[in-house]
Amino acid sequence: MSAAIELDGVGARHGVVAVLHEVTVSIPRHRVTAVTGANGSGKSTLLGVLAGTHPPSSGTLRRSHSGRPAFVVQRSEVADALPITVRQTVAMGRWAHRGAWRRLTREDRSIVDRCMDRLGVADLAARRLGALSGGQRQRVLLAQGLAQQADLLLLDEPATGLDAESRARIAAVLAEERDRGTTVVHATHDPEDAAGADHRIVLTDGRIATGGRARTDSR
Ligand SMILES: Nc1ncnc2c1ncn2[C@@H]1O[C@H](COP(=O)(O)OP(=O)(O)OP(=O)(O)O)[C@@H](O)[C@H]1O
Repeated sequence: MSAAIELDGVGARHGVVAVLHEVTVSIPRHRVTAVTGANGSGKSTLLGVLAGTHPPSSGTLRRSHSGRPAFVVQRSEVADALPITVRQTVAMGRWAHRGAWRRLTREDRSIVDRCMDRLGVADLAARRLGALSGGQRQRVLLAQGLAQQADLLLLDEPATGLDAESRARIAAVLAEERDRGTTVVHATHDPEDAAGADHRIVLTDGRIATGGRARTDSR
């Protein structure tokens, strides 16, 4: 199985604090990988490194995917007061293809509609993002990530705090993306979500768990 991204001895810091230490791991292409670990173990930081938004402080990273990854952050990082609708939020996922503020093509609009449908938020299309429940907003952000149609989809706890039906829907959508040839990496606290992934990475205090190199686990 070829790797979408290979990390070798990667470290990362937040300011003076070292958060990831000597992380050596492969992210398999066209698979769903779950990143698990306790609060503060470095899951979000690792996703930022994979996304290219958080530069490593040491080590090397090799990528085989093309284009920019889609990175869906935790909903708490998105301002409540953004004066945009659900449809506009999902449509921003097309900016990578069209540029900001350009008119969307018919194809873009149909991708946006399809992504809203897949996440069950089409009924909310005209609502303000800031007027949604946390769980609804989380699904809208995932729809925006899908609309990017990236080779690599990175998600920071996409199902945390959602009800069982929404969690099942998200797991199904991630599997569909994988089947279309997307490499998916998601951080999760939920053992069931992690068990459903093709491949797991366990972080403990910023290291791959149990102190070994690349102690990961695939089905
Ligand atoms: N902006 C920041 N500035 C300083 N330290 C930070 C910053 N962001 C995270 N950290 C620290 O880095 C460590 C790893 O944080 P990270 O958010 O990557 O963990 P996590 O596993 O995603 O946690 P959680 O499960 O709580 O989301 C923590 O000790 C955290 O306090």
